[in-house]
Amino acid sequence: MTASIIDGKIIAAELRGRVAAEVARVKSEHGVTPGLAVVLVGSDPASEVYVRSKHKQTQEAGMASFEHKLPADVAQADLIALVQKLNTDPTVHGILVQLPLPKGLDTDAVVNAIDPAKDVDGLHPTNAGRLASGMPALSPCTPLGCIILTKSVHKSLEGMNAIVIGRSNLVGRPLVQLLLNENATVTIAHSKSRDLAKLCAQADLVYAAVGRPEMVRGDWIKPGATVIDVGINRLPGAEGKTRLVGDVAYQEALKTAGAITPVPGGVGQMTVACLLVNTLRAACAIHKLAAPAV
Ligand SMILES: NC(=O)C1=CN([C@@H]2O[C@H](COP(=O)(O)OP(=O)(O)OC[C@H]3O[C@@H](n4cnc5c(N)ncnc54)[C@H](OP(=O)(O)O)[C@@H]3O)[C@@H](O)[C@H]2O)C=CC1
Ligand SMILES: Nc1nc(=O)c2c([nH]1)NC[C@@H]1CN(c3ccc(C(=O)N[C@@H](CCC(=O)O)C(=O)O)cc3)C=[N+]21
Ligand SMILES: [Mg+2]
Repeated sequence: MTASIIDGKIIAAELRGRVAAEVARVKSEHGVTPGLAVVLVGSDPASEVYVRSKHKQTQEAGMASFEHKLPADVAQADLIALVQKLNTDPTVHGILVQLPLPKGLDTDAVVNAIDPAKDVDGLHPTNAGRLASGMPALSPCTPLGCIILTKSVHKSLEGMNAIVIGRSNLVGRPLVQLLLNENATVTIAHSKSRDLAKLCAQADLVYAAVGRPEMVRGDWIKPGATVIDVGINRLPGAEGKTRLVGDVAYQEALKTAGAITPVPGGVGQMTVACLLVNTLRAACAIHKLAAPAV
């Protein structure tokens, strides 16, 4: 058996097309141009991949894109002052501060400074709490993308056994909440979990969000399971280049899984597309417009 490959490039392009159509409508009917501000402090390779494609795709969707690059040694107070300025800037509807922040900066304080209405990463405790309470919320982009990719294989996730490996605020925890909202049965694994292989073997849906290259092996996967690989790991490749690998041993898992996302070309594509969705939703909510049809 060979798994079918879930094509994040195609699914993300289709979603971006729908966002672009709604952006055009909101512009012409209401004179509102959704705007996204990204704040990048210092340099982190994972973040730079993200920022590049994000800038291009925001503009292609007809939205405004603002980039703010700050040195790694920026003062905490100056970073918070920038966030506060973006909070009151009427052309900005979404604010994303790239994580991780360099050492010495207080991530919680910075995230808490973001206006929850503009928190397109869904990281502010107001949004995280609303999501965990089953209330409408801006939800983190990567987990939203994981759900869309899963639903490209399974119309309903009701009653399915899911395992989420990783419990970060950005990926694992919110993904658990979204899966619960879909009525899946969810196991949450992390660095202290025992016998991951055995836990995985129960799962119809496997989500790997660990940050360890190829940690999830093919023989952990229940035959026919759907595997969503969130991991983005840069390894040295041929001719001094780097290559991206996921948290799943892809070639092995292809043999047992029913469907699997590649890296690159899987979840990462959806993260950027869902960021556009969240920015459009935030812009509509801020301007008291009806929720967009995406
Ligand atoms: N495709 C995309 O769009 C995105 C990809 N990523 C990628 O996803 C991965 C995870 O990101 P993120 O959630 O931010 O990472 P974090 O480092 O914040 O969290 C990693 C999680 O994995 C757990 N973990 C670490 N080692 C093990 C282990 N040996 N066994 C089981 N669990 C383990 C940790 O457990 P504990 O809590 O106990 O420490 C932690 O909960 C990374 O590769 C990142 O680059 C991230 C965001 C977006
Ligand atoms: N506040 C915050 N929110 C985030 O969502 C966030 C963050 N900080 N910090 C870094 C991580 C990482 N991340 C990625 C998103 C898309 C790709 C992506 O587009 N990946 C392409 C790969 C592109 C290539 O080939 O280099 C793909 O998988 O196809 C990668 C990584 C978001 N993150
Ligand atoms: Mg990917």
